[in-house]
Amino acid sequence: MKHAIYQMDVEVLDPATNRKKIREWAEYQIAETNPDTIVLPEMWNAGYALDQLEEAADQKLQPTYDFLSHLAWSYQVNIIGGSVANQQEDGIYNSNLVFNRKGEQVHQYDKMHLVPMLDEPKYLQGGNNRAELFELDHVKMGVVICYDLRFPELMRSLTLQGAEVIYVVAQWPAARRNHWTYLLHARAIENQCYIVSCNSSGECNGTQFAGESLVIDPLGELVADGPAQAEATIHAEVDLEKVRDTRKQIPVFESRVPKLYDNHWGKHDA
Ligand SMILES: NC(=O)CCC(=O)C(=O)O
Repeated sequence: MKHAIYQMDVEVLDPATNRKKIREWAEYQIAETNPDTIVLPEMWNAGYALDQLEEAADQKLQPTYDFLSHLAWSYQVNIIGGSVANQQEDGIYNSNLVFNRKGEQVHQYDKMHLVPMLDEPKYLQGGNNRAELFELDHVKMGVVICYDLRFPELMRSLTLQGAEVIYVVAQWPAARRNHWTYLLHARAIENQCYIVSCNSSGECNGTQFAGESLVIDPLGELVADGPAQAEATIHAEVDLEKVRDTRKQIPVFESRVPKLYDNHWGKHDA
């Protein structure tokens, strides 16, 4: 499965410009490299101006749904739709949508872990739904949003359900870029899956985002990487045989003894 990943400079509080940028970028990618799947970063509609999000948030996800569904259908491409500020009756959620090549929505995930260092709990609602998988082109996949990367139990629950690829969509600050790169590698190695990440590269209210969108294989080897702090496109192919081979070579999932661990991992370990 061929990916085109948009390490994007998001225009703060300007969803129309961001949609235009994405449409033009996607048209170019389809013509030049014909990817199976395109990947967008976190909060691409509005950026990280959390105290002004109400101006730019989607009303109940409708603008993003219409835009991404049409894009996926027009170009017959799968879309991991990063995430957007999503105004609902009880507040604003940070929501991811995924579309298949027919333009059908196959997944929604509302970011469950809110970032205290960025004051997210003051401005956003945390998602309440269990983390579930979706399928694109018959591959089982999961998606998490940025700070979620710090929670190995979330990503483990996705691999225990069968994920072979996990997407990490982000606006991860440059100030903590080491955490970003080390944690992406760790999650790939411990879960023996592909990690396909898409970070943003712009700046918002004095915070510079790291870029460095990495794609890592199930052995922890770097497949592709984006530059630090600059807008870019990353191309990367994932080979699912490698997931299966790695899990045979180092059979971590068969060696687990969940009944002996503190059992805070949720229903999949029961
Ligand atoms: N947008 C985010 O979730 C940022 C996460 C972050 O800054 C961190 O985990 O560090």
